[in-house]
Amino acid sequence: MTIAIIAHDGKKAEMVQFLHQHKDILQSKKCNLIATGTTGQKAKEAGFEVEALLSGPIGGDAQIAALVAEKKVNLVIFFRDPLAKHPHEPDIFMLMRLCDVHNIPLATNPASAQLLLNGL
Ligand SMILES: O=C(CO)COP(=O)(O)O
Repeated sequence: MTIAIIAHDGKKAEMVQFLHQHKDILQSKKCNLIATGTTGQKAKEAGFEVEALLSGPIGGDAQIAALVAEKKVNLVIFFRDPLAKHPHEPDIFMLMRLCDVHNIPLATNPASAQLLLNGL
């Protein structure tokens, strides 16, 4: 089970907190984590094993979108910051669109991510 984790800057602390809160389920389901660059770095600093790709604004979302299209990702947890502007918005929409194209579960806030993890 490969889970992609992505968080905008205003949501990175929430992502780390979410990972801590769900450590047991992530371990018991043998989840591999992949992430955009800075999100992955923060998760690593918090003690999680994560494969960090490029940072979002320079192509990280696009890399994860490509993995979604290749069915190499089973679940995407993307804590978006709806109150901030993002120069790479086209990449963000591409990622979300490809989740829908390929029927890959996508959670964009902690409440929905929790429901998805509980359903694993
Ligand atoms: O920009 C992002 C998602 O759109 C996240 O990228 P970083 O994890 O590199 O900050």
